[in-house]
Amino acid sequence: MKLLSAAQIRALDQATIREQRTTSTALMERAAIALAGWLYQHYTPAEAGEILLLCGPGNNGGDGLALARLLYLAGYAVRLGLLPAAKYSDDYEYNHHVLPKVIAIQELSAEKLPDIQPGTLVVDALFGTGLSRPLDGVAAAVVRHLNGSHARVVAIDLPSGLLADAPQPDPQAPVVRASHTISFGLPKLAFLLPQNADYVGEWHVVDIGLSPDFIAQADTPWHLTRLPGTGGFDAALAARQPDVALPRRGKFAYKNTFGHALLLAGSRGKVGAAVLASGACLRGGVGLLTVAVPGCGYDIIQTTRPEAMCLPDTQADFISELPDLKPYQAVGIGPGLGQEEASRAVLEKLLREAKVPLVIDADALNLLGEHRELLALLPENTVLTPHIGEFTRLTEKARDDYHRLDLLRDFVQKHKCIVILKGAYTAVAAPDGQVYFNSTGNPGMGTGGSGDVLTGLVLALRADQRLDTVLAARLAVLAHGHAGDLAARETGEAGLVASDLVQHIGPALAVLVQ
Ligand SMILES: NC(=O)C1=CN([C@@H]2O[C@H](COP(=O)(O)OP(=O)(O)OC[C@H]3O[C@@H](n4cnc5c(N)ncnc54)[C@H](O)[C@@H]3O)[C@@H](O)[C@H]2O)[C@@H](O)CC1
Ligand SMILES: [K+]
Repeated sequence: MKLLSAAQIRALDQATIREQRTTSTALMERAAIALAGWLYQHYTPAEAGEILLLCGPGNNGGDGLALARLLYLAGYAVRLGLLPAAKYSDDYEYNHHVLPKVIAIQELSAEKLPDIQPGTLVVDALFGTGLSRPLDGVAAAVVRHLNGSHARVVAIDLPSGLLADAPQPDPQAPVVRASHTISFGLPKLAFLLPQNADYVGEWHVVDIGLSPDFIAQADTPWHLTRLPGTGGFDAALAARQPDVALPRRGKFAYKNTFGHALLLAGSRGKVGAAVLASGACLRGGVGLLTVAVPGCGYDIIQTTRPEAMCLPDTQADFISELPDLKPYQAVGIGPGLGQEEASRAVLEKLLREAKVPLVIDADALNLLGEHRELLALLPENTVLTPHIGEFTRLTEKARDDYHRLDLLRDFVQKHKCIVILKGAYTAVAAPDGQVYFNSTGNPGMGTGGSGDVLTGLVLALRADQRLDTVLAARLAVLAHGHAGDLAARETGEAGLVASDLVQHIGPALAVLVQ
């Protein structure tokens, strides 16, 4: 699914109005009905108590006014706090006009801020995608007051003060800290970035029938990859047209179709990384797997992974030799590798000699970071799987999350590679600069070995002769997160360990088969 900029969202609203021969007032009513539906589901009138709706002068405020009317008619107690302005939008004016007269209205001012007791349910309808400058004056005073109040805050479309698709121009200006943000039609890029997590809270998308044709044609580098059938608002559509799918295995497919992968992993004390990555590769459906480990890892791999072949290095403690690459359709390197000079030389030789897809992770990334001249040797379509720290070592320290996305897109375009930047919404960046955020996974996956599992899974799907690189990377990331979600149902988040991920890869991939 695509993520659009604020300008594109405005154009989307206009296109929807044109195509559907409707009016902006009617579209606002749809938005208010969808919001009210969400609120009815989440709070009974008793649980909600008296709801305070804070409304700005534009259409976000108009949504708030329309919502106040619907909530009132449905039996909720509501009151309004309205920001004074020189000019109000037409649909704001209309919805102000049709408000039931019994709803209490307070005009907001810096001297007369609304009463907000701890626990009050507040709807933030101050500003949405039309925000054009940082909050100041009365709006800033109201938001500071709200943030200090311990209220339960539901933000309409965007937490007020936050931009949909760009960093805050003034970091000192306040932004509403919402518990929930309810976005229309599509999520926003801002929701996926760690720096905005405290403002956005949990985000939800409600369907208001925005033009599917406009969305299909919109040009954007930002995408979100969902599991088939999930995503809430267009679950039925997502089930019929999944964001990604793993092709069914043909009846006459045999192990060559799924490829023979080589994994170079492990060093003394870190052979577990090789065990985890090879387990994930096998569960990821690879045809054949050979694991190259230091001598000390031979018995371990042979015992824990009887399905894999094992090539022990002549060195006991680290990898010092590159096996003959001819038999393999994909090669992975890095988990638990260590950073010995001999292992660096193996990495360099691999980069020079490989004619098949590569997957580079962990210590191999750190070696690349320390010897950046090696980046020039990266074969096209190599997959790198850094977390933020490793990515910083490959590039530079980012000013903020948006700058990091710029660095990410520059990096993949320059090196013609795929980067899987690991985090809460892991981003898969393709050589053409497209970025696919992932929607699965949970904080329990922040545990040692989780990355090794991802590497093994990416390697398996890269060896699969039916998949292109970007699809393989997106599928691997989606299935890895889903495996984590399935595992956490049994173990809880804290109890989740990387081996649990391996155990759940099979069922997680099965969901993606079409
Ligand atoms: N256009 C449509 O058809 C729809 C719009 N919707 C709502 O409309 C919102 C966008 O509405 P608008 O484009 O009117 O924009 P907003 O309501 O987000 O805000 C724009 C208004 O605020 C003023 N403003 C901007 N920044 C300010 C600041 N820092 N301090 C004080 N005033 C400031 C602008 O001059 C303008 O009057 C969406 O977020 C969504 O909530 C929904 O009703 C769905 C349909
Ligand atoms: K808002």
